[in-house]
Order: sequence, then structure tokens, then C-alpha cells
Amino acid sequence: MAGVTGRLVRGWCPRAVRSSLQVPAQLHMSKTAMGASQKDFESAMNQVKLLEKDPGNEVKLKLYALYKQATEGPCSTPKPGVFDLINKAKWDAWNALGNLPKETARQNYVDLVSGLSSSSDSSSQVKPEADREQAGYETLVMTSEDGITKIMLNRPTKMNALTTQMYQEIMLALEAASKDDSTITVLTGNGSYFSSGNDLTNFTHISPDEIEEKARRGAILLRDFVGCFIDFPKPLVAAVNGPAVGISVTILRLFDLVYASDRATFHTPFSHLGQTPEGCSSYTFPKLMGPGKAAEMLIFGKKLTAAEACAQGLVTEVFPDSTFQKEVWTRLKAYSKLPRNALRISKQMIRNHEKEKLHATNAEESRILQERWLSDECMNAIMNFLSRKAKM
Ligand SMILES: CCCCCCCCCCC/C=C/C(=O)SCCNC(=O)CCNC(=O)[C@H](O)C(C)(C)COP(=O)(O)OP(=O)(O)OC[C@H]1O[C@@H](n2cnc3c(N)ncnc32)[C@H](O)[C@@H]1OP(=O)(O)O
Repeated sequence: MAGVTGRLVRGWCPRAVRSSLQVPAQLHMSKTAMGASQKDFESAMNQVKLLEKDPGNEVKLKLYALYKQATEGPCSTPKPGVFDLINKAKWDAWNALGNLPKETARQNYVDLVSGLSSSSDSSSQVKPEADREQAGYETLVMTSEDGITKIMLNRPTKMNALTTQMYQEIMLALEAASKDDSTITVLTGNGSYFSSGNDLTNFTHISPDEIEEKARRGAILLRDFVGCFIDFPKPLVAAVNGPAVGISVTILRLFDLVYASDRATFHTPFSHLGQTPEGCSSYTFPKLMGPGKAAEMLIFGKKLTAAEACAQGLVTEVFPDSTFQKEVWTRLKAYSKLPRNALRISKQMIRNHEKEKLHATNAEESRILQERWLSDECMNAIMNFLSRKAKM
């Protein structure tokens, strides 16, 4: 690909740009109606030469195609052979414009360059985070950039404990990420914790006559939540920035990569809470680490360090906390440039073998927890946690 880039760059000398690369349809329509003059077109060609950064192959192909269409009309040259990769890519891009009128191609070229130039002008400024944020979430921050959609748990003062609203929002965010044009999706936490697991206040303010119904709905929520991870179609990465507890540990096995800070710990205190494993861990953990090590974690609540979790295969790689963010995002940005469909298909090939088993396990774990939540053991443990501040 590097060779392709080099040769494409030489074709029309772009030196710059960060951009979303898409000319919005509305903008395109209005400017096309006005029409770009030959002078605008020539000036745009000159601007391309002044770009400071390489805009990437996709844009360069688009520019090439629009230039050819604007100057020569619809593609009529013979299709290059399959092994003539560069010329074939250029031909495909031009041919894809079909019968687009020369004037429209000229205008689109001018619009595209103008978008590149304005983003180049501001390329030294970091866009405010809020500009890239996707609105509509109260408990998460969702951003999309550089082919990566990041879903960040955002209740740092509560150690990113998962409220019922948060489970719902994560499911919505995953649904959106599965359909957006990003290559990789990342789940991480804001603040010192990755997540302290289920928010134990999910069990409060429930009157005795509604507890069974709440437990039934809780089991459906849990099953649907875990199901979203089982079925997620793109590479899914956990950037475990700090300690992880409960369900934020068990679901990790459903991720494709788990990168952890060396400050992270992994803890599933289910028995202490009168509860039982979820997130498919009753199946995935023994399979991953053997029944003995899985029992230490899932039955006896042994807390693992990041290095121990890595040795057990639960974590892919551990990074020093001081360089965690930099190293992880650099790595992921490189991965996000790999061919998107190949990544997606490879993930599905790896995951499809056990999908059915995972869904069956998820359903069974949710059913058992529904009963557990009604038990005295569970109620007492949660009351103990919630009243511990009063005791201090
Ligand atoms: C009828 C039922 C319907 C239920 C529907 C649920 C559906 C899905 C269920 C999925 C099943 C999942 C199971 C699990 O995840 S089990 C694990 C649960 N988590 C825990 O047990 C952790 C509890 N928290 C702690 O032990 C400590 O808070 C922790 C070690 C994480 C941090 O300790 P530290 O001393 O450093 O900090 P604080 O305790 O002072 O915490 C700061 C504030 O954050 C609040 N907090 C933190 N974690 C939780 C939590 N999990 N639930 C509720 N609140 C949490 C803590 O209370 C502090 O708040 P305040 O400052 O207001 O006191």
C-alpha cells in the first residue's frame, strides 16, 4: 500500500490534510447548482499542490476520478488487468462516476479540495472533544475518529459502576458502532477505574411486591446486554485503564483484544454478593484458564493483577500505566488502517464457532441470577455494601 500511496501522490502532488473526506450531499447540491468556473477548478488544482499532509489514498482516488471526469468525461479507457493494482484502483474510481456531467465533477472537485484546505488550515488545532462527541448519552462519551469508535464509561466518581441506564446506553452505543464507518470499536473507562461492575444501587428502592418483576426484567437486561457483545460484528477492544470488577471482567472474554494498564486488577466477587457468574464466564473462563484458576476467580473471588490476568490469557497485553493511553491508541490507530472488511470477516470466522454455545450460556446464567437476586444471601450482601459508609 505504501507504494500505491507514493505513486498516487506523485500523480497530483497533495501535501496535506485531515478530513472526513466526504462532501456533504446538501453542500454538494447547492454549490453544484451555482457551478464552479474553470478558474475555480484551476485554483483548486493549485491548492491540491499546496496541501501539507497526504490526504490518504481514498481521497486521492476521489480527486483523480473527479479530475478525469471533469476534463475527459466518463471513463472510456480499457480496464487494467487485476494485477495492475494502482491503475485498476484509479480506473475503478473514475468508472464509478458513470455519466456524472463534467460540470458537476468539476464542482465536486472544487468542493472536495475546499474541504481539504479548510481542515488543513485548522489541522494544528485540536478540535474540541465535544465536536466529535456523539450526543444523546448521559452515562457515556462516544467519539469516532481515525476509524475508531470509542465508547467511554463516564461515571468516574462512582468508579463507572453500571446503572440500568448505562447498560441500555452501552447497548445503543454498540448498535450505533456496529453500523458506523469505523473499523474498530473500543470500550474504556473515564477516571481511575475501568468499571466497578454492576451498580449495587440497581437493587435499591424496590418494594417487596415488585422485586420479582424487577428481577425478571433485570435478567432480560443482562441477557440482552451480554448478547450485544456476543454478536458484535467488528473487532472489539477493551482498553482497561484501571481496576475492573464483576461484569466488566467477565465480558472481557467476548472482546477481541484486551489491553490493560499495569494498574488494572480483575476481580469477580460474585459469591461475596450471594450471586453467580455472568457474561458467559461460567463457560469461557474454565475453557480459557482451566477449571481450577476459573474457580479461584469466579467462585472464591480471587483478585488478579494485570500480569496474572495476562498470564491466564484474559488480557492480551499489559502496558505501564504512564504510557498506557499513548501506546494503546498508537497501536489501535495503526490497526484501524487495515482493510475493514477483512478484519470484520476474520473476527466473525473466529467467533462463529461458539456463538450458539455463548448465547445458551448467557441465557442460563441470566436465569440463575434472576433467582439469586431474590435470595437472602444476595439481599444481605448488597445491604452490607450500601450501609458500610454509615458504619465507618
Ligand atoms: C432486581 C435486580 C435488578 C438488577 C439489574 C442488573 C442487571 C445486570 C446485572 C449484572 C450482574 C453483575 C454483577 C456484578 O458486576 S458483581 C460486582 C458488583 N460490584 C461490586 O461489588 C463493587 C462494589 N464496590 C466496591 O467494592 C468499591 O466501591 C470499590 C472497590 C469498587 C472502590 O472502593 P473505593 O474505596 O476506592 O471507593 P468507594 O467505595 O468510596 O467508591 C466511590 C463511590 O462509588 C460508589 N461505587 C463504586 N462502585 C459501586 C458499585 N458497584 N455500586 C454502587 N456504587 C458504587 C461508592 O459507593 C462511592 O459512592 P459514594 O461516594 O456516594 O459513597
